[in-house]
Amino acid sequence: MFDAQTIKSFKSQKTPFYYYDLGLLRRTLDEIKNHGLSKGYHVHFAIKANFNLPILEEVRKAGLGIDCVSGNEIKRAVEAGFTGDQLAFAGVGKTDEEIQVGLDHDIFSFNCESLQELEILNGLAQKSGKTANVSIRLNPNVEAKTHRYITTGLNENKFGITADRLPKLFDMLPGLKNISLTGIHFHIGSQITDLQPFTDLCNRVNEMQDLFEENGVRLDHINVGGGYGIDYEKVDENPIPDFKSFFEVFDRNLELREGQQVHFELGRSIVGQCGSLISKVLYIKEGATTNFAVVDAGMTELIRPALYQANHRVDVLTSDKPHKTYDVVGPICETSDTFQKGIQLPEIERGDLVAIRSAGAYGEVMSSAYNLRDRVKAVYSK
Ligand SMILES: Cc1ncc(COP(=O)(O)O)c(C=O)c1O
Ligand SMILES: N[C@@H](CCCC[NH3+])C(=O)O
Repeated sequence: MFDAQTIKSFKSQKTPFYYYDLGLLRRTLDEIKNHGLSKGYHVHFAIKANFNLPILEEVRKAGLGIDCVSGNEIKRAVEAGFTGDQLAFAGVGKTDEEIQVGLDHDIFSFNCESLQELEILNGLAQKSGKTANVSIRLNPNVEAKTHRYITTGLNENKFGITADRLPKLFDMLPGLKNISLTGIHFHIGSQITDLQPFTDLCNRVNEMQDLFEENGVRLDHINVGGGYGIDYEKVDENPIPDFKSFFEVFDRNLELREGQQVHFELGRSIVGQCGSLISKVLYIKEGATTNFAVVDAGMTELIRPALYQANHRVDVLTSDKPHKTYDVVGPICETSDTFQKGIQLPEIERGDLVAIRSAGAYGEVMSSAYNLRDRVKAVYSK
């Protein structure tokens, strides 16, 4: 939780706002350095999880690269001081203009998601007089055991190419003169807390690697994506994911070739726990079946509960009275604008502050102007 000084500083800020604990972010990055980078693994931060410059500055200083999913994300990464050789670019719907941004910055890898995209990229690279480095994203049909909206590696999902397309890929490759196929890419989903799906993924990677070699393609790198989850229930007890166990799955299970690089694209596990959405209680309303605490943040600032039934802890920062039961809801005209239902909290009144925790990833970046709301602000610790 937050110390008294920090809570005091919150009182002078206009709510709602995102608060980022950069100290926790640095400690999280240190764990990645100790257990991942130190083994020679390459880790990219999935900028889609949080694109704020002070966050990117810490990520850059720690020696990570960036995984992008739009031309604007590439531009933001460059603005934050990253160079093209540190950038990968995934996404099923890259526009020609976005591909051109990647080509202009000579990015490390286009993570291509379809055979048609390969042809388009080849044509654009030819026009620019360049050879594009490509990792082909493969859909491994691995069950990630997470919410179905954030599962990406099943054949029914739109991401990557399925194994039955590979003969066509191998036929096409010799004709794609402006493409260098340097790697294979996977990403099976997000908020994965059970390590078994990552073991299953490694087994698929090994099979795919054999298949590519049988077809004369030697791979310089394997990109296993991101997806490692965080503890939304116990953020204070468990602020940093167990990266040691995570990376060990890959140490144990990947069958690497001499000199081959392994790349990761982690988003939530890096930045999730360091962010909280701080909000003020506007009204306490006694309903027929419950008490509603209406706060000034809503699904416009944090959409995850409405979108995925996600559980974000709500902590009261300015009351230690005996507990009462509340539904904590936002001001937006949608029933799904609810952060928590039927939770026990210290009795609160108008003006009290609450922190909606574990909101550093896919929080501020997914905010919207629905109901013509003001854009939410960010505040950073030292
Ligand atoms: C291609 C790709 N890589 C990496 C990530 C980052 O995922 P996570 O934040 O779960 O680590 C995502 C998002 O799920 C993604 O789509
Ligand atoms: N936006 C999602 C995760 C999807 C990540 C991108 N593939 C979340 O809030 O959990």
